[in-house]
Amino acid sequence: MGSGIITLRDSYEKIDIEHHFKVNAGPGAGKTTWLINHIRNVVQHSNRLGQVKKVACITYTNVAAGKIISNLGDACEYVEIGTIHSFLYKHIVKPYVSFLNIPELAVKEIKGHDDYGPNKSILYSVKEQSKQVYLKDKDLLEALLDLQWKFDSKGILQVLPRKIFKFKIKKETYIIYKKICWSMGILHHDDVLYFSWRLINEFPSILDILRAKFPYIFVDEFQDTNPIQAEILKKIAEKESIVGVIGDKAQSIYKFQGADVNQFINFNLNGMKEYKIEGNHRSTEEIISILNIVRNDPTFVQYSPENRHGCKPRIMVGDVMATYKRAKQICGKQTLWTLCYKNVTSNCLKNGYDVKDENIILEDIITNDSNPKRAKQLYYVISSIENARDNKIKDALKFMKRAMRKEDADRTALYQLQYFLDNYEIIKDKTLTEFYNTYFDEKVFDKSKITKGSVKDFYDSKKYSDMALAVKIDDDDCINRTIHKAKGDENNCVMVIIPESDDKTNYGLDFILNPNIAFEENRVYYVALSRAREKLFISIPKINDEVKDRLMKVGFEIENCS
Ligand SMILES: Nc1ncnc2c1ncn2[C@@H]1O[C@H](COP(=O)(O)OP(=O)(O)OP(=O)(O)O)[C@@H](O)[C@H]1O
Repeated sequence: MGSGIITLRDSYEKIDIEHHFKVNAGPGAGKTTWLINHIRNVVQHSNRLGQVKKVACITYTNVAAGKIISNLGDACEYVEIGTIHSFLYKHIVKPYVSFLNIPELAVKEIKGHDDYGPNKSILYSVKEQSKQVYLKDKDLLEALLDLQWKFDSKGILQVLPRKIFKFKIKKETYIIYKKICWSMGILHHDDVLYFSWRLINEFPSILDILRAKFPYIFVDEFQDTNPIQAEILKKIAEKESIVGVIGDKAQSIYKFQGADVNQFINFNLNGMKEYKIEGNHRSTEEIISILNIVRNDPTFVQYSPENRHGCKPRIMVGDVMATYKRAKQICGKQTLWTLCYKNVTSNCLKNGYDVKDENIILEDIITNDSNPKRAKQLYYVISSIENARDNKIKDALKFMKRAMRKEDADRTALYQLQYFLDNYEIIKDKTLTEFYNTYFDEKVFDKSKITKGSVKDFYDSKKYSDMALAVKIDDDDCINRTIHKAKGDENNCVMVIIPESDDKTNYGLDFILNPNIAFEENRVYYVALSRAREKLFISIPKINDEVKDRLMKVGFEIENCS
């Protein structure tokens, strides 16, 4: 690495295209803009690109990939853009996974990678094969949904849950579960990293082919990379290919999914140059001043290079719907985004419901129904309907076909989906028992009616609309999103929703009143606040006079909306 960090004047400054690089800058500094300009520069000046030799641009989400594509113009022809998982799956796992000769892996059955949750019959097989029939389904499911591949102290990948649980599960359970999934052709997203790592280590010529195809590999939002991804990139960068990474350590918010900010901080390659960009082109001075407070780093203070000014950020006190209504009124014709921590809250806002039980999860269906087929039918049909309502038709059809257990029945799936959507206003108020027994067509679904017992009690106690709130939408780009899904994006008007807190010293606003960016929760709110260009609102249920005073002193206006 060079001796020091070079400051780039702005996102238009060009750098030598034939060295590895790391760019570090705060929110709105123009990192993604700089990356787009850099790709254009590479496409224009490199003599190493052609029909089959491209720039690989790795983004964190498909939404981010779409935005870069739309900004690249003609340069797109020489660029392949996608998430790290889609890239590794396409170029390493799909073509070569059979080389590994894993007897349990049904290579021909693999149809991509997914975040499949185990059904009841898989849970049963795992318990039986690991000789732990006494395990509670709920506990086992929780552990299996939390699995991640990690390097052990010898550098070997092991699959283990991220969290430590109160209940005990034998270590070998997890690989047993993986092998059961693999035998059905099921690959989880994380398996893509595991197989890629094994393949490039056991068959290094795969790396040569990859380098020949991609002379340049750039990764945006690298602060949320995980150790396996970072190690794979280091291997690729050993020769021929130029690797560049871009990020901001204060915007690392995916630790719960195994991301490790130290991968970015300590990332180093032979001959790598390090750059930074100062300033924030996105937000007004009033918003940037709040961001500087939350970041609380005297060595890192942002400003608006254009000296843009606007209204003061506003704390809106009251219940979520009341604050949302009032903020929308203030924004007039401008669209207001809401950003919140929990998926259920953002779904409540999308549907115009009062924010309720935030701990509801769709997997409750799997653990409460003794009939795994019926549980999956309900799970997938609800997912399908809610994805369709969010205009994610491809995913909606995928889930409907899974519910029907017919992967090639597109027309029937579409017909079913249409039927559910046409009846949505009625369905949404039904209990899950009524929904399943009355609205599932038995000619399409191999159906076993819900009749009695604890299963019926459970389904009777849940309305369709309760469960719909727990559906997670991939690539969510709507106006009511979780903060995690808004990463990298921006909007003129943003309202950040803070859940009720009993702490009367800060009411959940500790990230402003006692700022410490070392805490992940504070970084999540930092990302949320920094999405706003002009108008920033924070919705909070309650507040006292002392906290009000402190907030006004740091630059907020306060409005009571109840
Ligand atoms: N040099 C510039 N002059 C004016 N506007 C710019 C410049 N660079 C970027 N912008 C604008 O500033 C906004 C933020 O840019 P960009 O999304 O590239 O920042 P970023 O550093 O990737 O942000 P974040 O990390 O917060 O997602 C965008 O609206 C972009 O068009």
